[in-house]
Amino acid sequence: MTLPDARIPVPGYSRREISVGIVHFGVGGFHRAHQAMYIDRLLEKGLAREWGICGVGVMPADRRMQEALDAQDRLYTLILTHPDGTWEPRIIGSIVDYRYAPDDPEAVIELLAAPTTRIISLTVTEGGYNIRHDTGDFDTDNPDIRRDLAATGPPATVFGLITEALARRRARGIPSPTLMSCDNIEGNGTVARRVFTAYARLVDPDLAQWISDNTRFPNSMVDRITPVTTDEVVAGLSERFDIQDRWPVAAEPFTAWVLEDDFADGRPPLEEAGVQLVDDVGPYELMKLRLLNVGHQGLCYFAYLMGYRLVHEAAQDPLIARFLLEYMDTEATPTLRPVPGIDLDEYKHTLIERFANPEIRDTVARLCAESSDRIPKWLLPVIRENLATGGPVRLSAAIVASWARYAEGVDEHGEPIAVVDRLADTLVPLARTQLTHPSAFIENKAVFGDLAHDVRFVDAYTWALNALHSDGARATLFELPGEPS
Ligand SMILES: NC(=O)c1ccc[n+]([C@@H]2O[C@H](COP(=O)([O-])OP(=O)(O)OC[C@H]3O[C@@H](n4cnc5c(N)ncnc54)[C@H](O)[C@@H]3O)[C@@H](O)[C@H]2O)c1
Ligand SMILES: O=P(O)(O)OC[C@@H](O)[C@@H](O)[C@H](O)[C@H](O)CO
Repeated sequence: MTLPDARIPVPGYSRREISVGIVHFGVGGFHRAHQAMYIDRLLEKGLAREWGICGVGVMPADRRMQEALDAQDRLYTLILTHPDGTWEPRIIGSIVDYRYAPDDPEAVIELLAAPTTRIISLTVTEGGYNIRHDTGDFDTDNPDIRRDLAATGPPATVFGLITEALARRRARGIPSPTLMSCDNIEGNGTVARRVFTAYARLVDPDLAQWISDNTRFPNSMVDRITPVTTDEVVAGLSERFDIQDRWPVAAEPFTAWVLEDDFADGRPPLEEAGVQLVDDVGPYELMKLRLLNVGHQGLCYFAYLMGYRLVHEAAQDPLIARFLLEYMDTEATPTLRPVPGIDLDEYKHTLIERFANPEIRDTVARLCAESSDRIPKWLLPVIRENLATGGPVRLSAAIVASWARYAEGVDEHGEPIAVVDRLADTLVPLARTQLTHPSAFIENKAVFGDLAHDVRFVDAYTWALNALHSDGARATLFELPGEPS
């Protein structure tokens, strides 16, 4: 990385004096735009010097992150991209170390077991929690998990690595750290507690009990739209600011982190960096997941089928914006709880503005990826709640139908769609049978449970799917809001 010119803020603190207190799994775009930025803010204020971050990668793709960060002393540029075209870069210094776990799993376990590591945090995506959608249980059929449980070699998954470290801490009388999930999952801390204790139970029930008694798993709501870094961002940074950065990250200016104040062995003074520490994150999480994240899913399949490839262009389409606001008002909002300090109407309109920010250049493809991890965790709970209370499901069912239509893998012009989903081999063939068997997709119990047995849902879903097939995405959106025709 070349040193930036004097206009660019760089760490004003001495990074050599920062020790690792947080070990983070899943150093991707979001972690670098969010948690690492908050810690950097604290360090800049002269605080949290024992809370530096060591990133850990366990997936093959993380090798590239290790190489990029190692080549530039783990510094990188965070660029906030404002709607007026202004880019606001800052060099972030809070990641002081990075380990690619397959290179030396033992060293990673010892780092996790060290008394100085007091928080282990995660942004390992929704799929990283290894949950079966049909039962909600920890998925012991996953071959990686089976391999770690068989213990024929060193652990390779987050579950194997962290559990072994917790076992060593217990044996050595070292307090448990906090396991802090920052993924977009409802009750992310509660879910993390469930899956990590489920894994530990399979290894050693006494250890599972120790984890259950000692480890804290705070829930959180995390928010900052962070697209995948493109070559244009790398080149733009070089042209505008003369910074050569192998892997910068660009994100929207908006950021939020609401965090349950429940830590096992201390925490950085995050409130000094703008984090909202609360007793109950639930209302904030529901608001964000059911409005923003479902909003993204409500946008992406229709948008793709209509020919949009960039999120801001789709969000500027009045038909799409109307559909999203209508879904938020009539189907999502009734399932929310009062959110202290938030004006929900304003929040919803701000969301449309955030989606429409032309400088984010988020891709529709990013939002369409791994739908089978997202729809069951974010949208299906809204549908089930509305079915149980007699609430409307027409627009939610249309979002599911738009996913099913997208999963056919062919767009409205007959062009192929690359469906990126770990269940693609199951879902694409199923979707392709739905012209003759309209409920084929939602009969997949592993994803939808018994939803295909609910007549009200199936009617709404079938209407939308038929409309998508016969009239196309734009005409379906035109027809949708309001009462069924
Ligand atoms: N990008 C955003 O706008 C955003 C905003 C809020 C929250 N988040 C949360 O952060 C997560 C990551 O988003 P991102 O944009 O950083 O994605 P990314 O693809 O840039 O990074 C994901 C990281 O998770 C790792 N990972 C994936 N599956 C894993 C597994 N099974 N075990 C261990 N590591 C695994 C990847 O190797 C990578 O390091 C999201 O899934 C979401 O839950 C993202
Ligand atoms: O990253 P995911 O898979 O959880 O979800 C895709 C997007 O909805 C998400 O990344 C949002 O951009 C983010 O949650 C905004 O805070």
